[in-house]
Amino acid sequence: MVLGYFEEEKVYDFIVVGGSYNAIPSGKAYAEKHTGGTAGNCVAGRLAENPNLSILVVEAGTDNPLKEEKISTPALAFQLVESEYDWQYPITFWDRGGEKRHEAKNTRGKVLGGSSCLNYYTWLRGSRPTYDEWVKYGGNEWSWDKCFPYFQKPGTMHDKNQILDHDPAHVAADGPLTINPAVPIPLAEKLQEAWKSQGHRLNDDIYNGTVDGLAHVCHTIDSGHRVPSTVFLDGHKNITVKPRTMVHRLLFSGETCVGVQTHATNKKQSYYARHEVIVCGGVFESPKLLMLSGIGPSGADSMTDLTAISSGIGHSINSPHVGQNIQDHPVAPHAFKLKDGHSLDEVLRPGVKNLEAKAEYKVAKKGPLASSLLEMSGFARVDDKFKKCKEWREEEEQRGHDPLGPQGQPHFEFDFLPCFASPFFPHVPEPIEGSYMTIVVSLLRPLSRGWLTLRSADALDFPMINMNYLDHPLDAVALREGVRFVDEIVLRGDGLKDIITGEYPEGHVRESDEGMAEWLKGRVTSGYHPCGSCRMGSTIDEGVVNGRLQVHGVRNLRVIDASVFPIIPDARIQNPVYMVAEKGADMIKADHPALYQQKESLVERVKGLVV
Ligand SMILES: Cc1cc2nc3c(=O)[nH]c(=O)nc-3n(C[C@H](O)[C@H](O)[C@H](O)COP(=O)(O)OP(=O)(O)OC[C@H]3O[C@@H](n4cnc5c(N)ncnc54)[C@H](O)[C@@H]3O)c2cc1C
Repeated sequence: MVLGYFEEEKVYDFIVVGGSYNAIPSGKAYAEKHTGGTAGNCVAGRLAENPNLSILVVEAGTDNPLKEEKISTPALAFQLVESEYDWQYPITFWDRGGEKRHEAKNTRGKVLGGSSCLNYYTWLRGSRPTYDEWVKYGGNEWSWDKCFPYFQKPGTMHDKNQILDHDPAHVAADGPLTINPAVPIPLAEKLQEAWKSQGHRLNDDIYNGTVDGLAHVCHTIDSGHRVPSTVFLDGHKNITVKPRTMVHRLLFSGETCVGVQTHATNKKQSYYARHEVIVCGGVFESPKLLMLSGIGPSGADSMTDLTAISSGIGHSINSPHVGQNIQDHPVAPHAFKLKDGHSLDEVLRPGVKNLEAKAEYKVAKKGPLASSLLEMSGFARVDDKFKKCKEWREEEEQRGHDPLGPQGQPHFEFDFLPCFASPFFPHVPEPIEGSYMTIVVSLLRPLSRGWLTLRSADALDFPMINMNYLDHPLDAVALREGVRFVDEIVLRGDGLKDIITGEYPEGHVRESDEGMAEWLKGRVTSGYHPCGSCRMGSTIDEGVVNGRLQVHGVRNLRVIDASVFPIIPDARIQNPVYMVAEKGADMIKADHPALYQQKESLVERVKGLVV
């Protein structure tokens, strides 16, 4: 392609939208060095491995996030909700049958680093059959066996204290992210006792495709600091970053994507890519940007035609799945009051213990503030309970398989936090005294799907997002049974039952199905894992991107982030996002063989000759 008519300094080999990195003066402290997005930084860092190429990363968020102690200090992550680093997306939970549940604000990272700077650190990936199902959408490249090396590739596992009883290489191999097992915090021993006493198993080896049991989780924390994705960018001088810069449109020459148009402090600017533009704006912004650029569902009330003209594409590309298929883990959080001293609430609230913890953290980067506040997660199927539910039996008969875990996947993830976890209780006042345990019950394969559309053609407007939680009646029935399952462990299990003194707030109904349905309607919230809004599919009638993550209907444009997932993983999704980013980067390299002479493949070829 001839790019002679563009100003040369604005032309890069690749442009990554949504990522970020700030130049690192050498010798600065760790907290100042490591910033960054999730998929975008990983892709940019890998593409920059050829030092002769230039990579531009455009990030809407602010720079230097780890100067902010709430971002760098692990146990302060809850304080980032509705902070200046949070996009705070207004979302409708549901709007159907004359009933609308409020516009809650959904947290996404708007900093150099995106949601990897705001998340709760846990490193999980889900189970084999779920990825094998991705093959139907993205092709054979997306089977568990093909994804497995890429789950490991982004990180390096450390287990200095030998907390885990399995091979750390299952968790991560030798990538830039440092992964550690969660450090011990209150409740774990009692929780294990209770879990076992109710007939369930302990099992830390949940990284091999089979996910079941109560596990010590691993997380992206190292030496008391958050580890976000900018570690991928360390040392790459060929990456230019534009922080606080929002991409408003993709630019096209015919149907070839040639660049992006940005706005920063009221200044418009265009940047051009010799090879490709890679959109990594996350689940809400990536589909929005496609729609703003003329790629999306067309129809009477669509703005796609209008935006197509301004992006230069000329005519709109009718891509019906853009913004559709949104999935999230709907969660039912609830909190128990504990006998004093069994949680971390006193340490997290202002007071003497908080001052002691701060001092310990300041000096040694150790203690409760260095923890993610989550040591153990449980995974389980609840077949016995589901079989007693008419709604589940009817659905099973109709589909011919378990609708919520067709190939043995766990039905639920249960997260146990030794504190009142405020981000999961947007409408419940935070208690000012006492000890608490929060249990977050996540339905791992919900049947409901949400969607988003443009609110206007203004890139600064939030999209209209309807998560459509509990649209399928079985999702609410399932969550009800998940809450009952875990409450049996907590209220009857050895160890825990003796330290529970009540609930907060009061009024959690357990016995009546109707009562629990009402309780759930007010309590269900986001698991912070939305994905799927630009899902993979082999044609434009089935998805937004193909199995190589290229956008259907145009050239030189990919989407690489949580939005391309066709089916939500049955665990938290940070590790799957990195997996997609690593795979996507390798696909780009493979599609540009002249730019990336793969040393590895040469070695393999030589080895092959020798053998
Ligand atoms: C509060 C919270 C807790 C979580 N906890 C966990 C957990 O414990 N474990 C786990 O596995 N997962 C967790 N997750 C989920 C996981 O972190 C995210 O799914 C993942 O980081 C998303 O990565 P992404 O690359 O898709 O998007 P993001 O990381 O959100 O990156 C998108 C980036 O693009 C930028 N951007 C968007 N639009 C534009 C534009 N037009 N121009 C320029 N820049 C743009 C954004 O500012 C952002 O930096 C959590 C998420 C949240 C929000």
